[in-house]
Amino acid sequence: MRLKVENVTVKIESREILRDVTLEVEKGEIVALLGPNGSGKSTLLRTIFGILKPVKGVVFFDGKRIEKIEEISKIAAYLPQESSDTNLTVLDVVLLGRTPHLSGFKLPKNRDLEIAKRALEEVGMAEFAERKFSELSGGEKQKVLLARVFAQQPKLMLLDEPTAHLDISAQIDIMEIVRRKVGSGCSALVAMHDINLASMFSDKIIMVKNGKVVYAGEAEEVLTEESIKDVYGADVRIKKVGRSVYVIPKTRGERNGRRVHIICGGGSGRDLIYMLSEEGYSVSAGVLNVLDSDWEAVIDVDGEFVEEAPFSPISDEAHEKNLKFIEKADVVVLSNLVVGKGNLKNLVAAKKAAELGKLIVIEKTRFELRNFFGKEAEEIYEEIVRKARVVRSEREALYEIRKVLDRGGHANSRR
Ligand SMILES: Nc1ncnc2c1ncn2[C@@H]1O[C@H](COP(=O)(O)OP(=O)(O)OP(=O)(O)O)[C@@H](O)[C@H]1O
Repeated sequence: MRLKVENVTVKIESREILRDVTLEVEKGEIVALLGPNGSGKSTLLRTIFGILKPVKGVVFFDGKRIEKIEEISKIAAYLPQESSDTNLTVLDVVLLGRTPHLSGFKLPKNRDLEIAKRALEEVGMAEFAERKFSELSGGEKQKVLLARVFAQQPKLMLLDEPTAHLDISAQIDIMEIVRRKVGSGCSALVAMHDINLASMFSDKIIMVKNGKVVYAGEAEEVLTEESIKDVYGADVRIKKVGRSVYVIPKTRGERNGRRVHIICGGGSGRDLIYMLSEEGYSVSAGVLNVLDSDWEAVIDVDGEFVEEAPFSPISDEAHEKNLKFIEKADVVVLSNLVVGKGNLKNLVAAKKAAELGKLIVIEKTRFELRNFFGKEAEEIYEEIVRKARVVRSEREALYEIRKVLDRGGHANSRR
């Protein structure tokens, strides 16, 4: 079914909750409704379902204006955000979905029972039919409530946060069930909080803010750093993988403001930069040559950095700046970098970090194989490893960093 909401304004107790809302859901589409708490998502779904009456504007179902809830519920089903517990069996809860199709006070017939059973099968809950609804887990209840929606045989589903409070695998289960149903010709407008789940499962995204539609379109065009900042006031990074868009919160200083500085270069710090950033640490790196892949990585995670011109040796100025970062950091990591004339100062900086008792060294390959400077570098390195914690991989380094920072200390245990 095609849904069209045209210039709808809704007031509750003389307050405008929805303002001039216009949107469309095409036949066979899942449209995600995103927006912060209190932005009007539930109000919009309730208005479409006829529970609330707009003071202005019209809702069209397949081009027809239908206003009575009894009529709407024959073609559209609404799953509210909160459902009360009941002593009914699972099958009886699902049978309630048949109510709009029963005339007067008539009891469900065999055909209704068949439809309810089929709906339970569709959500993979057939064997729960005789169980008490109140005894099910949150995820199981949600599937049963979806089965109730399916039993209504709707052409349009209005789902208010169907995945709320569920673990990630249950969330995906529910959204896959919804997608299968939509695949069989129904349409869905789904209020959601998880932007990534919305991007993964919807054909279109509508973002609401203060009762207004502010962005609408495909995930790729709608989900931008700017739109999310505008709607949620949150700083995020956007990653595009295939057709999907992933939103990653920017984590500068989030993990108790813990700072990790990485002395790296030539791609030797790249993996750790991403790993630490995903963990929520505030990452900085230096000294890096502009255009180096570590330089690109630290910019990508929105970290701070000390840079030097491309292919140029580290200047005194950059070195001093690097030392300042080292002082500010809670943990410093020396990556498995190659040392030459241009970046010997990075080794000197690492020595300073070791003396401060906050250095972790990643040694994947023996230093002599990476040392193109000679004896002096070797001596500095030997001094460094005497005072630092030495690990063999990024994963091990991450483990050490967690250990050190989560207990609030320094990385000064010896190897
Ligand atoms: N029955 C009501 N009486 C008074 N105010 C209401 C009522 N229902 C909703 N509101 C107000 O309307 C605004 C929008 O609420 P709504 O529940 O539609 O938002 P939402 O986007 O669904 O939020 P959430 O994500 O928290 O569920 C809120 O400010 C809310 O307080």
